[in-house]
Amino acid sequence: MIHCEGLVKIYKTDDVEVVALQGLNLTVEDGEMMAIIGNSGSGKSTLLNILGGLDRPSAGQAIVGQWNLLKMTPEQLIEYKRGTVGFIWQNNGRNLVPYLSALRNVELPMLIRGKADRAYAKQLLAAVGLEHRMGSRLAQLSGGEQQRVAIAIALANRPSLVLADEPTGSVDSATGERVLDIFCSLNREFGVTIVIVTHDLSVADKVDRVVAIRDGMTSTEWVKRDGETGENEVPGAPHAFGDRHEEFVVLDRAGRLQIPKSYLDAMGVEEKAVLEFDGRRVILGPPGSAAGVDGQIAGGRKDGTETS
Ligand SMILES: Nc1ncnc2c1ncn2[C@@H]1O[C@H](COP(=O)(O)OP(=O)(O)OP(=O)(O)O)[C@@H](O)[C@H]1O
Repeated sequence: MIHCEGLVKIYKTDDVEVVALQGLNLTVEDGEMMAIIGNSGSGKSTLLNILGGLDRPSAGQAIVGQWNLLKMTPEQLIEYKRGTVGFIWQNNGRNLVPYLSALRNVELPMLIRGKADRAYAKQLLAAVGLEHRMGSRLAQLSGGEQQRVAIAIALANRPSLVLADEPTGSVDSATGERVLDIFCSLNREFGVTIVIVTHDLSVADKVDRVVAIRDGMTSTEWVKRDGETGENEVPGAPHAFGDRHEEFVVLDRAGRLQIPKSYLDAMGVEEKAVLEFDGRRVILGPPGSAAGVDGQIAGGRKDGTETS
């Protein structure tokens, strides 16, 4: 569904250039439900805005379904935004018209594209648990209910991809849980590919895969494994997503990878490191820690204890 390679986005404001995406690679399969996490400023929203056709990349490759996002004409971009992709923001006010009913709000994007399908609009509102509030004006609905209307709106034109930027950010945790459950069932029932950008780590348990972005590049990913109980967890390893995900570091085409800062700090590695290959694993350590021919580490033993 999504294939990004070497994606670059540079924002230019006055004399300052900000490189928000620095050669990002990401592939998302058809029908996958995945989450993107990362610190503030890491480039998550930039990526989502590019995938949603709201912003143009500076360089690289970004393909969504049949569309090449770097080569689309303005007319194709409009068609893409109306038909292929649905967008949900944290601030759902951007998606909604306050003086129209929930039902009318869902019908609006259909009308813009041609014709309203009332039966489908009702089906969507029922799917998000709002069958009893279809006639209510948006101003009469709670924040969580408005967020659910926003989800129905995003699906109005039967998009194959839904992008959600912090969809649980402005609602309480019970509503957030409900919103995520709705995503899960839409993903299962309608086969929609769903990409969620979030700070909310509880999202991880609901999705197939979590990808972390650091400094505008994908760094680590966690893939859900079925039937795991956590017995295989490595003691001391970070396990932000509990025991149900296997953690991978992401390599780009040139073999570059980002090592989690916590590992570097724990090893005392700053600008340079030694790298060894023992025939099965690559071992990284601080300068001076390389193993000799007999397996001894200079200045220390292989088990990490100091030699005298
Ligand atoms: N329109 C813009 N003009 C200039 N710089 C921008 C613009 N939008 C984003 N940036 C910069 O690009 C970088 C990535 O921003 P982005 O909003 O994608 O991060 P984010 O991971 O979504 O952060 P947050 O979690 O805080 O929303 C940041 O350094 C940000 O300041």
